[in-house]
Amino acid sequence: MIELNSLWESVQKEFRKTTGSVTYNNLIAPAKAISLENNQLTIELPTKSHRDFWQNEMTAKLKDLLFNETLVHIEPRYTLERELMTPSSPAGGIMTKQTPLNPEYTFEAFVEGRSNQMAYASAYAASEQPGGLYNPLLIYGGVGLGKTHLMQAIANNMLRHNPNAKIKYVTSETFTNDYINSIKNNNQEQFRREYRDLDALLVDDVQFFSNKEGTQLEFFNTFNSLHDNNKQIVLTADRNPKQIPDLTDRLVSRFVWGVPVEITSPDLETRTAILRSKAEEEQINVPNDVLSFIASKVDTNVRELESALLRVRVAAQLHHAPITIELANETLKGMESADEAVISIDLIQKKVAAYYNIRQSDIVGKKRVKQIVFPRQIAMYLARELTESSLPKIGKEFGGKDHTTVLHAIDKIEKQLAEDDNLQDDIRNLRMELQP
Ligand SMILES: Nc1ncnc2c1ncn2[C@@H]1O[C@H](COP(=O)(O)OP(=O)(O)OP(=O)(O)O)[C@@H](O)[C@H]1O
Repeated sequence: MIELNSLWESVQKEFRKTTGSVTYNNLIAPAKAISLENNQLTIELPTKSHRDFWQNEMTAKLKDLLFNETLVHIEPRYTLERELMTPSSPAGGIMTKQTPLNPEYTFEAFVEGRSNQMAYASAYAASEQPGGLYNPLLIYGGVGLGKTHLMQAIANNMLRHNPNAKIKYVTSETFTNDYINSIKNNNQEQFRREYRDLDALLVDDVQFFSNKEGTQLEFFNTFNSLHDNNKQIVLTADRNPKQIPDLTDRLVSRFVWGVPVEITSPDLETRTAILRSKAEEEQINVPNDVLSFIASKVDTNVRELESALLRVRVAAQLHHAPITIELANETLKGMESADEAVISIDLIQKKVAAYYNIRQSDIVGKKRVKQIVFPRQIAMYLARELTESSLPKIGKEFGGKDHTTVLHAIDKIEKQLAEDDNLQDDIRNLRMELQP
């Protein structure tokens, strides 16, 4: 009998060896094998572009690989996540396996710019002198800006200096699940050994500790034990820990003990440099004007930037056409109108902050001065208008505010809109930026 998980693991491993990291991370790794029945392997993919890519570029190679692994002819079938509608698996159950580090996440592969200079320098220093001045190191900022990359670069560099270093990389959700399971299975001793007998502990997305009191206490103790022994702790969060709701003060104070460093969205120059580095890494020849064009089109985050470059590349391959500005324009237009191109609250906050020349952290913060309160209310109003989010969800995304605060903001903007022409212009401009 063929075991699906190990078969898929071998297939992915083989692809990893033979493809560049951008293609692998963005187009191959997201594919999940979900069933193998009657010699038909069903593979779930997140978007239509992924499906096109797999259908056109991967099928022949995949069939060969499957045959080599099993000596049976297996037909792949591709399906989109939405088509399947499978419920996500419940948290808990077995102890989570250690998430492997991505060897491509190195300092060399990270492009420095104004938006990430501090974070880069601190991460590098922490990796050269673990447990030293930069301990704990907390990197915070919006989605897809390179926090995980830098965090894992620390681990990869530490391992380069000391291949026996004991390093654990987990998300805060994995930590939570492991902790809950250790209680259920009565093996807290083992849990503590696994999380404390380390040279470095890396925890991604600590904002998800919000609201989980028991886990916060356990993490507090884990943190102290590691820190007391000068072991390196690296954390990432999507915002300044002071703005994470329902996080105990003592944990917040630990998180900002060392050096909290922020990563912001890269400027045009850095975005172009990132694209150039990705294209070189992938060994694809993309003219400079096309790189600048893509960088000017995608100003949200680096993940989107990578995916835009890939779309252009895949389009060129599918149409056997050279990579030109016209092709990029066509391809990225499709991207904007695709149904997965939804407006996020994060994007609204960024655009509103830029429009009023304030920081996104002010929009989600607590300051009560007029220059900040007003844009914050506008951002809440737009979040309600342009996303499907509920009032409590909007409140949460704005630094954990109550839903009545959101309601009040929306009311206020609606009333003012009825009589204020300038505000009407501002809202129209912002809408155009968000829905070009
Ligand atoms: N400055 C950079 N240079 C090169 N690649 C980068 C840079 N910033 C981000 N990336 C790439 O962008 C992608 C997204 O980065 P990463 O996953 O580290 O973001 P993140 O901030 O952890 O996002 P999230 O909050 O969603 O987890 C990765 O493939 C990463 O390698």
